[in-house]
Amino acid sequence: MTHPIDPQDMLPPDADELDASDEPEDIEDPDESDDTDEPEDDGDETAAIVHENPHCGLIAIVGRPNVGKSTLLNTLIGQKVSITSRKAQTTRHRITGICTHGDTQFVFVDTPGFQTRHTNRGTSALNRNLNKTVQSVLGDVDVVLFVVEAGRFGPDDAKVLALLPPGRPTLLVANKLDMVQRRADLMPWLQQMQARHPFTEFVPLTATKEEDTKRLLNIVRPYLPEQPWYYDEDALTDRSDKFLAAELIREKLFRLTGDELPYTSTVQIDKYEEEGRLRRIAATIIVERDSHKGIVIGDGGERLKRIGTEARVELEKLGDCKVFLELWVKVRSGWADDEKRLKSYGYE
Ligand SMILES: Nc1nc2c(ncn2[C@@H]2O[C@H](COP(=O)(O)OP(=O)(O)OP(=O)(O)O)[C@@H](O)[C@H]2O)c(=O)[nH]1
Repeated sequence: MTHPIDPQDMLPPDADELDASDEPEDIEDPDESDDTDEPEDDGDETAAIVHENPHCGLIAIVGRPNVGKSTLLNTLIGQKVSITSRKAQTTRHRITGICTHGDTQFVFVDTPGFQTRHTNRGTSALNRNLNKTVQSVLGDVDVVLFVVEAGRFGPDDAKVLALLPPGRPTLLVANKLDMVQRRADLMPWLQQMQARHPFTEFVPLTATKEEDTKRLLNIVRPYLPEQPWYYDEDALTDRSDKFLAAELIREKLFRLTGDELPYTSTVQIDKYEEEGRLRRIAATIIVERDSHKGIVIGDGGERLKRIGTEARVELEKLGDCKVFLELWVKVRSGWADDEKRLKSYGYE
């Protein structure tokens, strides 16, 4: 499947041309390919459900913190399954997002940002754990999406690139294309990127644009093996509702505390009960220091209240249900260095 990239062919149109010319091709359904005599749309929906040669495969999304991996996954899946934040290092779990189009099921594995910051904590259990996760995720995928910011490549990107297994199809996804004004600026950068690694494809895109992510699926599709789907057609993630609830609260926590709170803070779900269309959820925000607890609670409990309200509203929207959310804050100093505790919080 490897073929050389011609930079001339691969460069995107200039920013001002993008809206008009960046129309995605529809995901093709092989059951409707040209070599059949089937009419293009016979209105028979059941015909699309039976796939003689289903394709399914694992796709890893890797890249340094903050390049937009979670944003990309969320747009691909069309629902929030991975938290996004301006704060680096917010993705810590291995999250699987699933989407099925035509005869193909795309199973996305969102890996944590490779730990290149916080070097004073470089030997902590948390960091060791994250790097192991990256390596193990890459060991069993069919395609790797190496995400960078278009036009940029720094030492943090280089460290992630060095982890990529040789011989595995790797697509260079140049994200945040909306920030690039002139395509000519990308040309020398792309040539340098090709010299760094034998990328099989170059996909410039804006992760927040659905049409761009559909185009990405079309490019990924030929790399996935012919095999039965792993999940149901309508599955979005293999993560539990409980896990998604923790992720959502964590997202609100980081969004509403800005740079004040260290990335080691986390959320644990203590209770998750379903009563018809009602969910009773109790969660604890775990921080490392008393001062961090004060940051989370805010003046007169104002900030904690807001985290709770925003998380509740989004949980209700996500689950189409009513939610009672209780939020607590606890200090457990040094938890990021304690391997056993990490396991109890699910960082395996
Ligand atoms: N302008 C622009 N911003 C983007 C794009 N994609 C992501 N972002 C922003 O970049 C920031 C980081 O995005 P994330 O999706 O959280 O990045 P990540 O790579 O998952 O980060 P970690 O969890 O730290 O590994 C957020 O503020 C996003 O809104 C894009 O295509 N264009």
